[in-house]
Amino acid sequence: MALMSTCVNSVGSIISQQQYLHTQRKNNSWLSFSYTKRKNSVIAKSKSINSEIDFSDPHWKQKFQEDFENRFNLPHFNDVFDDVKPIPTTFYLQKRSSQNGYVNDDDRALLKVIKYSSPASAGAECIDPDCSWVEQWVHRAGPRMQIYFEPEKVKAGIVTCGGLCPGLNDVIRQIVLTLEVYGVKNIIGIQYGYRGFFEESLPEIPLSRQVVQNINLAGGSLLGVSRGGANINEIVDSIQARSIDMLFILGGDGTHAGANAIHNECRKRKMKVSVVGVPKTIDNDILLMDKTFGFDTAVEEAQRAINSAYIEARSAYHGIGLVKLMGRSSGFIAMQASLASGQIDVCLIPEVPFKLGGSYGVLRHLEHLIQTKGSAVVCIAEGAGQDLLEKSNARDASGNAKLGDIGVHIQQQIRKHFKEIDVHADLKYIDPTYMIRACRANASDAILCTVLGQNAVHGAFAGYSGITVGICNSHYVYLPIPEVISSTRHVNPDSRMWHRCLTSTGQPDFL
Ligand SMILES: Nc1ncnc2c1ncn2[C@@H]1O[C@H](COP(=O)(O)OP(=O)(O)O)[C@@H](O)[C@H]1O
Ligand SMILES: O=P(O)(O)OC[C@H]1O[C@](O)(COP(=O)(O)O)[C@@H](O)[C@@H]1O
Ligand SMILES: [Mg+2]
Repeated sequence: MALMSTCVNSVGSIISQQQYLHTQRKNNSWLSFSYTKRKNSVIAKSKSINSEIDFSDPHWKQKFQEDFENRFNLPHFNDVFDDVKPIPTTFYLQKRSSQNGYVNDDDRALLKVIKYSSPASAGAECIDPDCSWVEQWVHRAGPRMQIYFEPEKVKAGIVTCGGLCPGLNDVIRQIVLTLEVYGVKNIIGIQYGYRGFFEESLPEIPLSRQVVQNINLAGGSLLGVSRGGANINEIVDSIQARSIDMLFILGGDGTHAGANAIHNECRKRKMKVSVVGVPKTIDNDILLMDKTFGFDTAVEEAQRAINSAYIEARSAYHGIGLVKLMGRSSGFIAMQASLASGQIDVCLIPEVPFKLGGSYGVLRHLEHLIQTKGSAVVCIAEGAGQDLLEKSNARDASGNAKLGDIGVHIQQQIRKHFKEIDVHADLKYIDPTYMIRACRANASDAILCTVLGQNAVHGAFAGYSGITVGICNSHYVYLPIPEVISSTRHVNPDSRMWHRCLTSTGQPDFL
């Protein structure tokens, strides 16, 4: 179905689609919907409302506005404080005299537009059987001409939470450098994640350009990381006692849930604190983002392990290489590393169930590979095949499920199987787990970290709080935290990327 040439607006008049979209964009509304043309009128259908929308119906309009209009709105000081007045920015661009280079609060980046050729290709994207088009708009990140803090009075804090991730130091460094360019002099680091807020043995670390100058040359986090210990009231008490005005929180989904709770508590206490998250996770399991920083580096490092497994397998008589990679509930690292290396015969991820035994199981396929190719390489994500292991309710300090070791299990099963069928197999098991995240960021991640770190500071100065920064559809954007943590991002087994991976490995369906 072709795109509509006309639309019916809320008062029922026919307008051109261009006019219509222009108005909606200006009003920051209509963020995600599909059009369909029926009986000479245009009807929009919203995925989350799950009902048809007639633009001339005021009741519907209100519902739609509630659901969509505010969806990607960013919490701002102006929403709650009457006495906040912006001042001209102290962040100067090369072209001082023009507005060029600064971002307006009304600027939006296109998160996604897909024009589907048929309802079938739209799949889960649209609920409308005639759906052809989905679009979403989000706030552009970057420096504003007006700022909401006087830099010389600002105290800024940085904290890194969760597990390690390549690039943490790059982000810390960029936050500090950018704050200093604005004119901020009081910058501190909170040690070892959220627990640094209330453990007396962990003093805050003063940060400056001099302190952070070379920290990007090493992996890890200058400030240290930790799991658990997120008592929101105690953290906000500590923020208040330390007189922190801006808090930059680097971490994954758990950390962002904490950041959002801190933001809400600050709002409740009428504290003018800007809380800005920077999503960190090698698992790449944060919604909406093209990727999170550290993921590329982790994939690159994972490839080294795969390459070693491949060489071992190829050099041995009936060699089998087995590599276990991180990925608690999302198989992005395993999928991308398999795609990148081109050396994987079997890629197993948490999102796609599989059987080990039986005619269609992994073990039978390995037998076939040994017979036909002489060797095989398997890449498995740590969260894959958990249903094959003994059930456990164990949790880590943050409440994340502690997984059974599928790598060791599959290693034992392969050995057992080849012994049982009396075929020689030389299995080499590589578990590079912590090696892929303790390293320094590669070039592409270092650039991503630079932009994200700088944008985090611009977002705080712009008066936003409860937001996070990201790269979406190749644009740098700000998103409200609840939108990115509403669920975990997973590999879609029906996606083109997973199918590409299957094409590359040549593996069958193991069920
Ligand atoms: N739902 C939540 N609300 C508040 N804090 C949370 C929540 N989930 C996790 N946290 C805290 O966030 C920090 C990091 O969480 P964790 O799950 O370990 O890592 P990540 O942020 O990488 O997902 C921990 O200190 C943890 O206690
Ligand atoms: O041993 P740790 O520190 O708990 O980390 C293990 C976990 O860290 C990760 O690499 C990333 O998890 P986070 O994003 O929660 O830091 C997971 O894939 C893995 O399960
Ligand atoms: Mg997490």
